[in-house]
Order: sequence, then C-alpha cells, then structure tokens
Amino acid sequence: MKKFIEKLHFITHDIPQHTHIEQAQIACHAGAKWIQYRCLTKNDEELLEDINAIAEICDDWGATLIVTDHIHLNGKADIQGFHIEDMDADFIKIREQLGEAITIGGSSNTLNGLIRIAAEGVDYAGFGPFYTTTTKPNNAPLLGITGYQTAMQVLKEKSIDLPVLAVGGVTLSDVDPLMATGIFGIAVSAAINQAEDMRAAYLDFYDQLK
Ligand SMILES: Cc1ncc(COP(=O)(O)OP(=O)(O)O)c(N)n1
Ligand SMILES: Cc1ncsc1CCOP(=O)(O)O
Ligand SMILES: [Mg+2]
Repeated sequence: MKKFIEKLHFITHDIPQHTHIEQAQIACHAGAKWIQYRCLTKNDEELLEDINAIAEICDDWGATLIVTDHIHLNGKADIQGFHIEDMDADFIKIREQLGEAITIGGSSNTLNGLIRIAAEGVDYAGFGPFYTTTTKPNNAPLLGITGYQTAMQVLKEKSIDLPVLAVGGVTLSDVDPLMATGIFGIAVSAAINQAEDMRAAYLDFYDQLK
C-alpha cells in the first residue's frame, strides 16, 4: 500500500527549551504536517501521556504522527506510524506485526542499507548523517551532498522507488542543494527546535521546500 509521505519531517527531541508537546504544538501551529515524536528516555506511561497529547494536536492540525521506535505502543494511541532507528531491524517482521495501514520508516547510513530496507517494504527512509549533529552524535561517515547524489543515482538505475529523506545536521541553506540530488525530502530536529524562534525556523524550512 503506497503511503502519503510529507516532504518535511519535524523530529522532536529532549531539549531544555521546550517539552516534546510544546515542540509539536509550535510546529503544528506553524503548519507542520508531519511530527516524529522521538523520545528514548521515558517509560511507557510517560510516553503515552506525551503521545496522547501530541496526537490530539496532530489531529487538530491534520498532521501525521510518527513515533520513533516503541512499536509495542501500536494500538495504544492514535499513532499513524513508526520510525525504526535500528539499522539491522527486520522490516518484514515489523510489517507483519504492525500491518499494512501503519506507516513504517527506516534509517540507513549506507546505500546498501537503503536498498535492503526498500526491499523489505519501508514506506520511507531517513538517510544520513548529512552533516554533524548534536541530536544523536554518530560515528557514521558524513554523506555530504555527494553521498546523496551517488545514492539517488544508484536507486534510479535500479528503479527503486523509495522516498529518501536527508537527516542529520541539515540547516536551511542545505535544503536546495540536497533537494537537487533527487531526494524526496528533509527530516529536521535541531535547526528548528533549537532556534530562538521555533515557529519562524519551521516556516523558513517549509518555504524553502515549497
Ligand atoms: C526520518 C528519520 N531519519 C533518521 C532518523 C534517525 O535515525 P538513526 O538511525 O538514529 O540515524 P543515525 O543517527 O544512526 O544516522 C530518524 N529518527 N528519523
Ligand atoms: C540523525 C538523527 N539521529 C537521530 S534524530 C536525527 C535527526 C536530527 O538531526 P538534527 O537535529 O541535526 O536535525
Ligand atoms: Mg541509528
């Protein structure tokens, strides 16, 4: 089942300036249509408290709510999909568990990883890191623009139709050169939620991606 995927994914994060709920609220008020709730520090009860509040906000604004990992929470809240960060995850099993209607995103640091998760039926992929990020420091080589150019070329040659999002250290000025590589979209956390004016930062990305 082909899913509708947004071009701009906003990822919440544990930051001192704003709670996850506030981040989702500000982003949705600014027009965000895709929120990925990424919290790896809370227990299930706390997660569900956040998720239920964010689901209401997303529902009010017509935004899709994706939860990072925590697939055991499927069915316990109004969650439209899950982004699985485990690069070695078995997406065939995960699809069996979650069913066709749930959107499933996967991550990869390599072209071969992208090809594998595409074959296992993910609905979209976060491919990174583009550049250095403090959100989740990573030892994987930085892809830079050329990493996306090469990957998109190979996917095209192999006729692999996978929405690929650039992720990790993406700033506003990177949007045009990244999109020119043929990627589908951008996933951003820090450049939006750590901005002095989160709403303005979200709108800047949205305008750049129009
Ligand atoms: C859309 C999207 N893409 C990537 C991630 C993070 O995935 P992760 O496996 O953590 O990436 P690396 O840090 O290992 O490069 C995400 N949450 N959402
Ligand atoms: C690469 C990555 N790993 C976990 S979330 C994430 C994306 C957010 O990166 P940034 O905060 O730099 O936009
Ligand atoms: Mg990872």
